Amino acid sequence: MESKLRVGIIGATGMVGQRFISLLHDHPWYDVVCLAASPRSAGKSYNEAVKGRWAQSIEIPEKIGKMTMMDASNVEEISAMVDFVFCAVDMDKKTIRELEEAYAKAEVPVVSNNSANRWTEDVPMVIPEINDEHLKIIDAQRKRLGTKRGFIAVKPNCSIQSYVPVVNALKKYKPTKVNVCTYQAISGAGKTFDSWPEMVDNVIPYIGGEEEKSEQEPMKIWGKIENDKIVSATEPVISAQCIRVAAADGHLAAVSISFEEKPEVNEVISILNSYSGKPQELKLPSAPKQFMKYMEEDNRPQTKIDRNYENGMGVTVGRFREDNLYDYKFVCLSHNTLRGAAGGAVLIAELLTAEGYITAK
Ligand SMILES: N[C@@H](CC=O)C(=O)O
Repeated sequence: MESKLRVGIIGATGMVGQRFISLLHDHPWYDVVCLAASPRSAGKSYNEAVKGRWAQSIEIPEKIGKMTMMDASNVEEISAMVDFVFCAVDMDKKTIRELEEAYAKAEVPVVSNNSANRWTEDVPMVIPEINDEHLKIIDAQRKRLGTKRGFIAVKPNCSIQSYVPVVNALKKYKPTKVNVCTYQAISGAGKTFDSWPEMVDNVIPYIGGEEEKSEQEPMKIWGKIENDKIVSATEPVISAQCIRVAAADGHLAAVSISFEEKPEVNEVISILNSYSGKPQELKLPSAPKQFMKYMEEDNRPQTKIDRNYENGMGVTVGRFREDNLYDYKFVCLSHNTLRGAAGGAVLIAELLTAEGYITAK
């Protein structure tokens, strides 16, 4: 890339915003030129705005710490500074939908971590290794919005990022039923053990809205573009239970699955280990080299040991075995704030850049 694209982070102070900063401050294609959040932070330096709340393993990069925060609703001024934005804000859904659409209409591509636009029919919800062909819907979205450059693309919920790749890799065997229980880390709720001490030594069997997302979002990812809309798939049927557990990062899932054509276990393992998609083909900067890794040990993957596989961008799978009710059961793991949030969004932006949807102004 000749010169770096100028990027803004809308919602830079939250847990996902902080992850964006740790991933983007030395990115080969992107230069962070704007940080925005609520009016409360506007006018402060980033250092001041996140004082006592920075929860990343690196120090706040020097240049970023000194940047002056802007008000996220200042769409006109921010749009003039950037080539595109990442958006991860904590607001009600209607406000987020309006905010993202305002940036898109100001000719700024928006790559969003929020759920507000996931069900907008012409907004692609993308896992780059699975449904890169959904980016084609952007032409129809631009027509609706009346834009030349601006559009919205979103990433799905973090809870689905471990099992959807596995089920997708096995699609030729026609999966019919998937029963999943997720064991989700506290960073998914934007928390640490300091800010959520009740979670130490605890398990909470409820995460609002999570089970619906875990059952429905995969169906849009496996959907087809018809008449300028993404029409959701109807199979496999997914039943999900989502549980909050005392882990800092990493969402593990225990899955049972049935197929129309039951595969052999050794075929499954070889398919998972060799699966690759567009990010690997295009050698995108944040792409894991090996997207999925099957672990042979009985006690793997483990959240703490395996969540950083491929810099937190890969999926680890293990214990694929016969089940009494379904054909098979297995466990799988992905990092919720890397692949499941900021990292997944950065990979989408890289794909959009490589495919010519995000360009320099
Ligand atoms: N809603 C999730 C976050 C994923 O995006 C969670 O609560 O873990």
